[in-house]
Amino acid sequence: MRIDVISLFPEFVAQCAAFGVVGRAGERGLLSLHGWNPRDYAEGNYRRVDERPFGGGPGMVMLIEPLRAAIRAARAADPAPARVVYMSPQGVRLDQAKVRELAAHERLILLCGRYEGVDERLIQAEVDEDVSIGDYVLSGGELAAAVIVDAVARLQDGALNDAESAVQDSFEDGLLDCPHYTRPVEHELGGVPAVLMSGNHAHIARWRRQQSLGRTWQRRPDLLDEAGLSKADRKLLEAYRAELAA
Ligand SMILES: NC(=O)c1ccc(NCc2ccccc2N2CCOCC2)nc1
Repeated sequence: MRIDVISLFPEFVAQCAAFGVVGRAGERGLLSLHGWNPRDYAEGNYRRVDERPFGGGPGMVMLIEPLRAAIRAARAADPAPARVVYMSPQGVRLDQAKVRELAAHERLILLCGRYEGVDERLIQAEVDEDVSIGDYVLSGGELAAAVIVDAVARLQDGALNDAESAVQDSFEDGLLDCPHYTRPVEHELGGVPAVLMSGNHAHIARWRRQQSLGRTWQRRPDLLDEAGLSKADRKLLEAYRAELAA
């Protein structure tokens, strides 16, 4: 998968992709990341990339032409068609389903706005979809782009080893994760649930599932509805709630 990032700070996103699983995906050739700075395509001796907004008001708006030239350069760098995604608070909310959808493209071009955003005509002409990583305001789209790079990199075939993909799957089953413990067994902060020391893998799997169900019910009941619970799941959750009520 190839990702091109259009940003006034392209090294920002490159750095986020230099570590861990994402860095390894890059080394394995599973993901290639390229940055394009609109300032390199800005005309005039001030190389302007922004201008005051028509209609007045605070802040500046990013100009059409430097962005358009940077997007064109990114498109031209590889023959494969690219999906252009604008990182914006007005976008469709990113979730794992959307991550999977984005990860299926051969190429993504991520457009990162700064200032107050981008001239609407550029968005209408070049952007395929707006994506938001959540309902909050950031100083630029770069952090949102880095989130997408990380999430889609993990889904590239070969990016994760067996343990890592098991963890990924546990999050993708639509429930919150169960609690985790490691040594020491006894600690001033407390002990470890006995079932985890029992060596009974069926009991351990059941306890972990019950914890995931219980925590999801407590913290994110909205996720429960679409998690598609089995009858066994419902029984486990009932027992969890009964234990809490006791
Ligand atoms: N939730 C998100 O995915 C998200 C994404 C980007 C982003 N900021 C860049 C930006 C992009 C587009 C429009 C405005 C802006 N902003 C520029 C700075 O001022 C605020 C508005 N913020 C949050």
